[in-house]
Amino acid sequence: MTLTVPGATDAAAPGAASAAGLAAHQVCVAYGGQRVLDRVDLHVAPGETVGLRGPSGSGKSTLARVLALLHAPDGGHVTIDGQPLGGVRHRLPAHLRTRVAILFQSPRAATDPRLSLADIIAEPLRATGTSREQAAARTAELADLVGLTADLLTRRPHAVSDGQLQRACLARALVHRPDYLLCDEATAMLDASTQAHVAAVVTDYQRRQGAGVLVITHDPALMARWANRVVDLPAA
Ligand SMILES: Nc1ncnc2c1ncn2[C@@H]1O[C@H](COP(=O)(O)OP(=O)(O)OP(=O)(O)O)[C@@H](O)[C@H]1O
Repeated sequence: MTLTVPGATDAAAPGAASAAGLAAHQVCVAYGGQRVLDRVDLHVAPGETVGLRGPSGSGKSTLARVLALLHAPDGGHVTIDGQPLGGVRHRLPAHLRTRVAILFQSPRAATDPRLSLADIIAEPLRATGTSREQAAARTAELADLVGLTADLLTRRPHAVSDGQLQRACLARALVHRPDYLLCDEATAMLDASTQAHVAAVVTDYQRRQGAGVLVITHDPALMARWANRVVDLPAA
């Protein structure tokens, strides 16, 4: 079912503050005095796929970064299962920040060119103190899931295609088994077959894990196929 919600408020956001899900409450963000998000509510329940759309510059990526706990809002807050999260990135405890992962449009902008694909996938595990053996096992498992061969895992970003690098980014996003996965135009740069494969891996993961997914895309066909409901952000 697709529900179009005019304005900046997610009409499906449950009233109960303790409701299960990842939620933005009255989120405001400004860059240099220019307001991009103005009291935005958005709720992603476990297992559902919410589409987020809006004109270019309306703040979709900004909202995704706030929900991914990468950008502190100037007003409002984010909750997971009703728990307000104070702080972003490494100021949050690992058990909270690893519950949300994000996949960006450009894998090249999101990866360190000096690392092999195997090290890119294992990066978040090193940050949480996982042993080298466990990290290697998890990397191999995820490489298999996203369709990366052992040969590709030894290469660095300059020696693989955008599609292969995005598969590594997807594996990295899933490495901590997040409860919420945010896909910000994550398949826009990919050819049709890689796009379909990435979407299938995400959908299969979602089904097994009961994860909530937020999809940002300008592609109406992909939105209709993927999202259970759609929230519209108005122009900033
Ligand atoms: N770090 C930043 N510093 C200053 N302005 C920024 C920054 N990030 C985004 N903006 C501005 O904020 C506005 C919203 O950007 P954002 O990328 O969130 O929009 P969007 O809806 O995702 O756009 P698109 O659909 O084109 O990707 C834009 O005007 C953008 O130029």
